[in-house]
Amino acid sequence: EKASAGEAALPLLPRLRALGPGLAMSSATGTVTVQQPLNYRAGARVQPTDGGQLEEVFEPATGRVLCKVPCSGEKEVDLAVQSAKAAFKIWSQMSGMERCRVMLEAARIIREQRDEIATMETINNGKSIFEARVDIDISWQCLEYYAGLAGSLAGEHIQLPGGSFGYTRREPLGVCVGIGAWNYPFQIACWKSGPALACGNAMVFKPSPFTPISVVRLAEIFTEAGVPKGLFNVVQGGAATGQLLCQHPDVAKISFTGSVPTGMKIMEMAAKGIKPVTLELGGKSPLIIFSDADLENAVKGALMANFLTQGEVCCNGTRVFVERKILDTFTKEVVKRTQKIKIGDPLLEDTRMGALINRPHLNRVQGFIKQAKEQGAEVLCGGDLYVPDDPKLKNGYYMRPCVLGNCKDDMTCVKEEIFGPVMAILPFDTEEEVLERANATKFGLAGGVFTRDIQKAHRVVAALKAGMCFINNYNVSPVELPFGGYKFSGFGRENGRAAIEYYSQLKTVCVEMGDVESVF
Ligand SMILES: NC(=O)c1ccc[n+]([C@@H]2O[C@H](COP(=O)([O-])OP(=O)(O)OC[C@H]3O[C@@H](n4cnc5c(N)ncnc54)[C@H](O)[C@@H]3O)[C@@H](O)[C@H]2O)c1
Ligand SMILES: C[N+](C)(C)CCCC=O
Repeated sequence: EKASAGEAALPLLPRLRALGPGLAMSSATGTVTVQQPLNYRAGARVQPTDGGQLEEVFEPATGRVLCKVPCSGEKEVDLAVQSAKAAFKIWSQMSGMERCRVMLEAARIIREQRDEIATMETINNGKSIFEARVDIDISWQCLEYYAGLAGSLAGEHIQLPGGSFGYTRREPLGVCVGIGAWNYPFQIACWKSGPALACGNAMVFKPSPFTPISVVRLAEIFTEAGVPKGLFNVVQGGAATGQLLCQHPDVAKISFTGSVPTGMKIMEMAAKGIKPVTLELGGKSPLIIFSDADLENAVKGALMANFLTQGEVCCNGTRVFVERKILDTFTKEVVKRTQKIKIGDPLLEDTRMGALINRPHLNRVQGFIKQAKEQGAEVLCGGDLYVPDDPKLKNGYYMRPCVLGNCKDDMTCVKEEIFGPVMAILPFDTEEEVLERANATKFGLAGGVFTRDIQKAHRVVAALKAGMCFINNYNVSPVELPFGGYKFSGFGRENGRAAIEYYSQLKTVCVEMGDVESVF
């Protein structure tokens, strides 16, 4: 049963049903149970045929176990790939406009069920419901954008001598594998499936074992919208399942979002099968604040660059370079605003920072802060564990967002990706000096600059060795703009027209209109 777009304010019961059979829930933290299978194949939720080790899935806000998910083995991975192969035969033969209509319907359903999907995401990831709703908006916008492109994908016609001619066809690759990280589970799946499906491919997606829940809903939505059964499949599991997917001979492409070490392994596996890869990896991005910047915007930008999703964001501008003239004023204001961030139950409307993904990760972030202090950095605020008053949250993974002063470029907290709410402030004196220091990293995902000087802004971003640059803002995400890294942050692009290149291949056809002039 499909609700129309005008039924946004559905009564409670149908809205809960819209969550699908996988979740029986109320809207409160600490009450969710996940009962149904989280694998999805041939248009239905399934238990994996050879599900091995069980992965515990946590609710970061409370530390409760939401469910235990079996990791898919070789047989299940093969069944998912075969299911995608069968659907590919149908989908790849449909016209771009036909694909467009189905994808628009999927985007419409996501939009209609935005709050429910965002609730799932918050429960499984720990980010605030406020942010999760934005993630879901970006997700349906992504499908809408690629639906729009699907109808206009085309090749070229090239005139040759004597009336002969050539043309190119933009063809899909086949079965694409998507492997996701845990920080943006639903959005990552949309960023990969949007361009993949628009180009006529099928997909098998493996989310992070920490966040397996919401992507199954995406699979159901694609089916409801009318994709051939098996076009979008979900297998659950960790590294072993991911390896089986990457090594499967019928997989034509791998799109990976995750850490640099895993990205290297993926590339090695892809090399053995000559498979194209997209790697969306980590970062340690610079944000440069010049003294002529609008201070209010620069402070807001620095917070946006560091504290979304508890700081667990690949493109975060965690090295905040501040021109020495405004160091004190800027730092004071940043600290003041950081201390005001409302931490707590992520499902409450006024919460702006929820819980980190799990206990080991929280400990790791705490370890970075301890080491920063040992190396001489000064904790200007936060960095300690946060225990909410609400007793049901006492085992959740909370910490106070942290601003570090007195940082030096060679400190671990300035060199390594922490992937938590930790901002390092670094003073600078000249443009030349700050560019040198900003680029002195193995990463190259993002970078930003705040200044009122338009020439300086463009000069600085042109010199930054990073794939995604922001001028006078940070971490906004219009789906029309390509996103991806330089250097160790990976290659390939998601979003924008550019992503089409990574999910399609060109076939050239040369047509002779005269006789064959043979050499023999
Ligand atoms: N550039 C981007 O767009 C982007 C976006 C989000 C996260 N990230 C990065 O992701 C990292 C955090 O995510 P994570 O901890 O989930 O990363 P991770 O590399 O540990 O895991 C990512 C995914 O890879 C799978 N995996 C692990 N080992 C594998 C193997 N050997 N073969 C195949 N698959 C394997 C995991 O199960 C998971 O699904 C950070 O470094 C962050 O910067 C990058
Ligand atoms: C939507 N953001 C905030 C730009 C994050 C993109 C994905 C990186 O982790």
